[in-house]
Amino acid sequence: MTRLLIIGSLEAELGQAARIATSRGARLRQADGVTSGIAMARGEGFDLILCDVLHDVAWLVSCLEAERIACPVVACGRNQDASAAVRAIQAGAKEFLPLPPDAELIAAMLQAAAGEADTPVHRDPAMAAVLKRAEGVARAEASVLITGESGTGKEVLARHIHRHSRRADRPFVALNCAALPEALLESELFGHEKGAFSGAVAARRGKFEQADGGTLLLDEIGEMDPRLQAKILRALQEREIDRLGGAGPVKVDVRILAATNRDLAAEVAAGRFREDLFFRLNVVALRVPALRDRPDDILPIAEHFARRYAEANGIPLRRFSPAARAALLGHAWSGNVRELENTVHRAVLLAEGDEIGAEAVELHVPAPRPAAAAPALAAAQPARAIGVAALVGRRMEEVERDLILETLTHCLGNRTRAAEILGISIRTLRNKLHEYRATGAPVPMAPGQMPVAPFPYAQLG
Ligand SMILES: Nc1ncnc2c1ncn2[C@@H]1O[C@H](COP(=O)(O)OP(=O)(O)OP(=O)(O)O)[C@@H](O)[C@H]1O
Repeated sequence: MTRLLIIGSLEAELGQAARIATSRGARLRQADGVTSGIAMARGEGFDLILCDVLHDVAWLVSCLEAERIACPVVACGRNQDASAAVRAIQAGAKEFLPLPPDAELIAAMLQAAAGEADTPVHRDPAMAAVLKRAEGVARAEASVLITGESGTGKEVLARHIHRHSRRADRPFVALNCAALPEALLESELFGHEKGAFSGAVAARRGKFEQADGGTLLLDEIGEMDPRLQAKILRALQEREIDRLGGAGPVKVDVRILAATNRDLAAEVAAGRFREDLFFRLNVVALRVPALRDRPDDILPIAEHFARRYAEANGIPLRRFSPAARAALLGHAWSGNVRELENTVHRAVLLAEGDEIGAEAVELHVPAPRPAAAAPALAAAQPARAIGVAALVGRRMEEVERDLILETLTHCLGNRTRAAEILGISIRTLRNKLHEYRATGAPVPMAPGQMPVAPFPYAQLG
């Protein structure tokens, strides 16, 4: 069920949008202005905020960012109001919904905000087996540890488990544990009282409380600091949490799903992950295979995204040409489904003619690693020496910045994959990107943030 907040008066066309959304199963809350909307968002989790352009969308987006409330904002306004739409998108709204509202567009937005289509797209027996196992354990209350390479669909699988669980009509809340520094992650998870630390201007419920009765996905749990690991363990064992600055424990009823692309058993062996928490999370283990290990999924998933991005951009649906199919099937997909999604997205926009041809399918072939690429080490050394010689005279931090940004571009903006290649933690990578952005350097956007269509905008996810 999608939790929707509408900011604006429900008297006119926005009321129509609200009725369509509730008839499609959304749980709706309404606020008269940005200030009251933010106050609601602090206390409850929302999957989507729909804000009338009569209100200050830019301020809304910056308040959400400042308070680290992760929720997409869709601006809406009269169809002919193109300049307001452009302003809203520039202000950080994810899309513009023209009013009067189109029922199908609202349905697509709600579905995108809720996470994905009903069942993960699949045809390969390897993926069918994983889904069968997931559905088998969904109705139990046990924690599930989902592993798999970056971009394989771990979050998609977690949502699938939630939808098949007894908690399906309660919230599904996801938190990326690698995205925030430890102190912020703690307040994000457990919430805080007003004044608990400098900057805590208002009380805020954490993800555990937001997910009460439902499911909480702790994504990239392998990155979590040991002190917080202990707190998660306590929440799992005692079924209660402590808000920062709170007077006493708060009871919570949450099923935990955890996801990681690390080998957690190895992390335990290396002393970086608590063994007791590992056992607690690993009651059921599911591994999502890499896309190259389920080749029969490639074309059905590509067709799914071709349909989705054609619809989102108002482009007629086209099939892949035989040569394009061969190219898709022959690629290694080291970035897994996320890379396939980006490739198809681009192909849909680039293709000309009746079919999506091979020339529109731009595949990123990873640069060979020096050791593997060079049979004779001696032959590789002069090339490396030339490359390094060209850097002499440049400042270390500049070279580092260029390497990081190039790697990120190569990974189509995928932070997790870039951090893996660079051999740094995702937190370090995010901090660096923050610094670069502050100096005005162009930082490639993360997948899913890419603006693709000119107004009218209709793409989420
Ligand atoms: N079987 C599938 N059918 C349709 N879309 C999929 C499928 N698997 C993954 N996707 C899409 O691919 C993208 C990546 O999936 P997801 O975020 O679940 O991967 P992940 O393994 O959790 O990635 P990360 O390790 O980076 O957190 C998302 O846009 C998701 O909707």
